[in-house]
Amino acid sequence: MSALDLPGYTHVYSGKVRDLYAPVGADGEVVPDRLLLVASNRLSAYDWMMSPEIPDKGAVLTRLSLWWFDQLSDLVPNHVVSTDVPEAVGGRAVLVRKLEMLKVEAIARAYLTGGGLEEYREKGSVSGVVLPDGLVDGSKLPEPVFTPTTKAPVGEHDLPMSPAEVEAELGADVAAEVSRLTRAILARGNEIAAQRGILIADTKVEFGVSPDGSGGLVLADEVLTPDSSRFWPAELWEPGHPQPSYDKQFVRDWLTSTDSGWDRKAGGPPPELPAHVVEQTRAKYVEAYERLTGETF
Ligand SMILES: N#Cc1c(N)ncnc1-c1cnn(Cc2cccc(F)c2)c1
Repeated sequence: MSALDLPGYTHVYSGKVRDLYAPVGADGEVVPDRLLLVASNRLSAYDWMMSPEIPDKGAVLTRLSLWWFDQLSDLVPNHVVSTDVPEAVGGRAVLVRKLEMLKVEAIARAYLTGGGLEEYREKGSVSGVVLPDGLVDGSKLPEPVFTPTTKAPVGEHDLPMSPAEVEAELGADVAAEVSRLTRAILARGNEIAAQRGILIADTKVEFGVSPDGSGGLVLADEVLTPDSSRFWPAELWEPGHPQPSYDKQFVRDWLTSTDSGWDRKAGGPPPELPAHVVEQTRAKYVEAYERLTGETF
C-alpha cells in the first residue's frame, strides 16, 4: 500500500486499515501538535488484507466514530479538532490533537469470546477478574471487564497485561481511570447499540494525554467502530458457539466456502472478493451506521 501524496501533509505511519499524516507548515516544518487520521477502504479478515477494497468503508467508519465521540463527550474529552481535511480524503479523515499516547491497549469486554474465552477456560478468570462458572462462547458478562494488553511492535502480538503491569506502566491512579473509562465507554455503547439491534461484544480504545501535562485523559484514535470492536447482530445472539460478525460475515462465509477455492490452512493469500461480497459488506457498514446514528449515509 503506498501512502497518498496529500499537499500540506507528510505521511507518518500506516496501519492495516488506517494511515497517519502530519500537517506541514508554510515553512516546510511539521506542525507539532496536530495529526491527520485517515481511514482507508481496506478490509482485514483472518489476518489477511482483502482485495478489492470496500467502497465507502473509511467514510462510514469515520462518521460513526465522530458520532460516538459526540455521544461520549460527557464521559471523556476527545482529540478531534476538525473534519476540514484535504479533498482527497474528504469524509474519511479527521484532524486531531497530537497527544502522548498511553502504552496500553485499553480493551473492555461485555461478552465472552476470542482470547478472553480462552483465558476463562484456562483460569476461570480474565485479566485477574474471576467470572461465574458455566460461561460459554458469547455469554454476556455480569458487567464489562477491563482486559488490557501491551501495544506490540509491528508484526508481533499484543500481550495481556496484569493489573500490576498496567499500574507499573501508568501509575495506580491513571490505571484505575483508564479501566473505569474503558468499561464506561463500552457500557454506554451497548446501552445505545442494543436498542438498535447491535451488540458490541468488546472494544479497544486508546487514550492519550496532552504533551504539556495539562488536563487528564483524552480519548483518541477511533471509537466503537466495527474495526475497533466486535459488532454482533442482536437478533442472532445465541451463546454457546461463535457469533456471526455484523460486518465481516459475508467475507468470512465466502472465504470459507468452496466457492472461493481458498484453503486457509495452506497459508497462502485469499483470492479476490467477488463483487457481490464487496457490495454486501459495504451495505452492512452503511446499515450499522444508519441503525446506530439514525442518520442516512
Ligand atoms: N489517534 C491518535 C493519536 C493522537 N491523537 N496523538 C498522537 N498519536 C496518535 C496515534 C498514533 N498512532 N495511532 C494509531 C493509528 C491511528 C490511525 C492510523 C494509524 F496508522 C495509526 C494513533
